[in-house]
Amino acid sequence: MILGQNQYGKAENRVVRITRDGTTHHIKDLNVSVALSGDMEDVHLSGSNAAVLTTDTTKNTVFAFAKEHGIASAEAFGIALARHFVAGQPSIRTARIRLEEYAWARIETPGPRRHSFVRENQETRTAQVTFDGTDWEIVSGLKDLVVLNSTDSEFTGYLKDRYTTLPETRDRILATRVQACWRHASADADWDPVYRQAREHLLGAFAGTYSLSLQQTLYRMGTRVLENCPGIEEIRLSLPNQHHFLVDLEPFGLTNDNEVYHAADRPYGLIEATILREGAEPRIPADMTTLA
Ligand SMILES: O=c1[nH]c(=O)c2[nH]c(=O)[nH]c2[nH]1
Repeated sequence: MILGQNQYGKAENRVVRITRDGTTHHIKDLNVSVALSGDMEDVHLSGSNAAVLTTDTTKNTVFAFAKEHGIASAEAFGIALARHFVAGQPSIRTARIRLEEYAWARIETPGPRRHSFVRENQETRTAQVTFDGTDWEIVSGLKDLVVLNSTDSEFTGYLKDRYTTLPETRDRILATRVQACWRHASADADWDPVYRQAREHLLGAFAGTYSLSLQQTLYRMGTRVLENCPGIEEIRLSLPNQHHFLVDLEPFGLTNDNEVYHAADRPYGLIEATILREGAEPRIPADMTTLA
């Protein structure tokens, strides 16, 4: 038998690089897949690993390069990595780096602090209209509104039991994919302006809240919408906590001052709650994914 085309590497390294320029932060968010090929007959045929640069090393290299070289663009980052793998190991003849870059737009907030972002072109607007011949129920909303604060988020003081390992943090990334449904008091409203206002207040409260937990941020987001949109009676929010773990770069002799993160996609904390006006009847179901 003959060994045909083969390649190996670590796929889908989700690297987030924050660059802090005073109170203005910049973000680069990539999904990087490394595929190496070269003198790999032995590892397949005899089991010798002597020519193998481990997939684990390729992953570490992605995160270390994010720190050392920064991420100017997907192409520049891919070029630096490919050159490193091919130049660094005689057994590696070809490196193919595939990159996806996720675009973030800045959420502009009053004041000098600029560390809030919204993922571009993600969200979907939703609506559910119910009429039983007498009564109307109009629930508007959105889903997949992805937002991120690169600072002004901490999480401390929580319960600890024998299974708790989470370290307390006074500075973390807070990121979530907002799903929101809001119920209107009447079937007669200016739907588009109200949608725009609700969305703007969700973003404004997310960006403007110094967060002690995602639960607290959620409550502020819902409250801000009710305070500013008098025609809305009730709002329900479902916020997956999209964890960003600080990468340990110490083994490579590098510091990580909240600059390089691994964006983990699962499992995720799921924080959900309804905020209502006093006297309003709770009608949006807890499992509102059925609505959106
Ligand atoms: O904002 C948070 N709320 C939690 O309930 C929680 N739990 C956890 O592990 N991390 C976080 N973060």
